[in-house]
Amino acid sequence: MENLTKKRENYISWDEYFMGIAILSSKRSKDPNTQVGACIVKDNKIIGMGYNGLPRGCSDDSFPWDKEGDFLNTKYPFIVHAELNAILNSIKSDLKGSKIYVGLFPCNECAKAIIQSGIKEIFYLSDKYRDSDIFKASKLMLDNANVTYTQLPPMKDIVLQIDPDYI
Ligand SMILES: O=c1ccn([C@H]2C[C@H](O)[C@@H](COP(=O)(O)O)O2)c(=O)[nH]1
Ligand SMILES: [Zn+2]
Repeated sequence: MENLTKKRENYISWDEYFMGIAILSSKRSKDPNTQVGACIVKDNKIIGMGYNGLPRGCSDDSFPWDKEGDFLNTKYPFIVHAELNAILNSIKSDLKGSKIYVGLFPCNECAKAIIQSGIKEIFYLSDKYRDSDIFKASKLMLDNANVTYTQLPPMKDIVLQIDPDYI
């Protein structure tokens, strides 16, 4: 028994794995200010992923990316949020009892979609808009619908580096 090779010990946890995938998905976002990725999981299997971006078929170069100005000259009316994209892209129609990993705490519209789709647990990293009414409304609905939300610790030490020897 003593001479047997032992398993690796510094492997990442399930939470780190799924949040890592959510963050990797966010790297596809064209939003210059906030990139959000989401990953839906059931029985430790990924069943949906998404990031914030324009609806399919809308050109990334034909719509504004501004934060301020006339509403129609900003990105806000046009972007599909990461969580909604993950729900809409899901390979399963039944998301009941699933979990969602998302880089940013969900807004009120995403909270509605999460509740309606049957997702029961949210894991998030950033809560940078916690003082805004939109995100307060989100928490009110999630609490009332018994959807739990847990902030995961920052994962600064997960770096995706491909070892040249790997190839
Ligand atoms: O629940 C959410 C909330 C926001 N997003 C996206 C929408 C926008 O692309 C950015 C936020 O942009 P700011 O410049 O930080 O206002 O995040 C999302 O995907 N999900
Ligand atoms: Zn949202």
